[in-house]
Amino acid sequence: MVESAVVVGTGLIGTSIALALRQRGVDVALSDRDPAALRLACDLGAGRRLGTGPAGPADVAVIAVPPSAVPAALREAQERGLARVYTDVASVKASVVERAAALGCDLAGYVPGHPMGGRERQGPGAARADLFLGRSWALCPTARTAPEAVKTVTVLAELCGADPLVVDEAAHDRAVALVSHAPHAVSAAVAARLLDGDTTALALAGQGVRDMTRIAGGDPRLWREILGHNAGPVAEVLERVAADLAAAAAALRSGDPGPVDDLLERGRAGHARLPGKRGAASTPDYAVLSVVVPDEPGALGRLFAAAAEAGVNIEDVRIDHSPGLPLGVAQLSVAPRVQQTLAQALTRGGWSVHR
Ligand SMILES: NC(=O)C1=CN([C@@H]2O[C@H](COP(=O)(O)OP(=O)(O)OC[C@H]3O[C@@H](n4cnc5c(N)ncnc54)[C@H](O)[C@@H]3O)[C@@H](O)[C@H]2O)C=CC1
Ligand SMILES: O=C(O)C(=O)Cc1ccc(O)cc1
Repeated sequence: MVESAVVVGTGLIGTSIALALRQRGVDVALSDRDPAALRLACDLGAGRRLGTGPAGPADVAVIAVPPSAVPAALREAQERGLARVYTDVASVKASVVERAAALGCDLAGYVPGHPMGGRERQGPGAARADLFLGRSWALCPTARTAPEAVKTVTVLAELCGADPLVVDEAAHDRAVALVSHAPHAVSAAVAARLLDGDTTALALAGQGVRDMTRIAGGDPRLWREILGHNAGPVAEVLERVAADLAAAAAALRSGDPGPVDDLLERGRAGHARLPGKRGAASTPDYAVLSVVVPDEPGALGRLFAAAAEAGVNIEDVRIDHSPGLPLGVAQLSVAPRVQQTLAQALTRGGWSVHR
């Protein structure tokens, strides 16, 4: 049912969708107003330029541009007749749908969507075909959306390895305020405090603060839009977080352990409610080897060369490095079946390897 697709906006999300579709044999045509983003997406094998190859409407067009650009891009795509069915990926839904309707977009063939996979990096260079594996993908059909269109976008989400979830747009916006947008603002607030830290404080930073502030590294222009388009629901969550923090701070000042205990217990219980296991089960199950790497030119090159010599493909790499320390830790993600081979080869080569 989805054999051809158009992706408008070849940034992180558009290119990741395109790569996933290409892996499933879908013909993908790409467009972006930024020629460099389009060229890189094509070079990565995400598809062909729109306007080359087979003509005629595709089965589906994905509008993968910033939220405020979606309504106009959707209308233009519909006017050009790029596809039979249209969807978008914007992180907010109600305001986007409202403006699309006001612009006169055809709502029958439009399924507002939002894949819940992402990264704190932008652009096609950060795209990954597996970005949506095991993730939810919200579909927010309006009263005017044709059921056939919903079926098509359901297939699109499944081709990307995601779990489609139909939810109305207001409920979607409230939900993502809680699980994505307010957490982003809180992460930014914690990260902003790091500007107060001296080099000693920053040298003591461990994995906890890195986990907590990872998403604060996202593009402020995009996040300004997302928070602004979902202002009411996000403000409501932030007010509750602020109240919890104010109560905890007051209790710490007065020496009353009750409110702090209460916050920590509720925090633990809230975290346990996240359906992490379901997602984890269907995301690629890579084994991770931690390798101590000296902070010197060429060290990483030697490590990758040693892996290549052992015939092992590194699926992902993450490097943790505390400023001021002469060492870092490279976390190498590899297929579980080659974990042992790589660990032995690196150990033989004198690397300090930890599982
Ligand atoms: N970054 C993330 O983790 C996630 C983002 N989203 C949503 O995905 C959408 C795209 O975000 P990213 O891919 O992260 O941003 P990005 O900045 O990586 O890519 C956006 C691309 O859209 C292009 N663009 C902008 N206006 C355009 C227009 N009118 N016509 C054609 N191309 C246009 C830009 O040149 C850029 O290449 C946003 O609506 C965002 O809310 C959804 C899930 C996760
Ligand atoms: O970086 C992450 O872990 C995310 O979960 C990113 C993300 C950002 C924006 C969205 O609308 C959806 C997901």
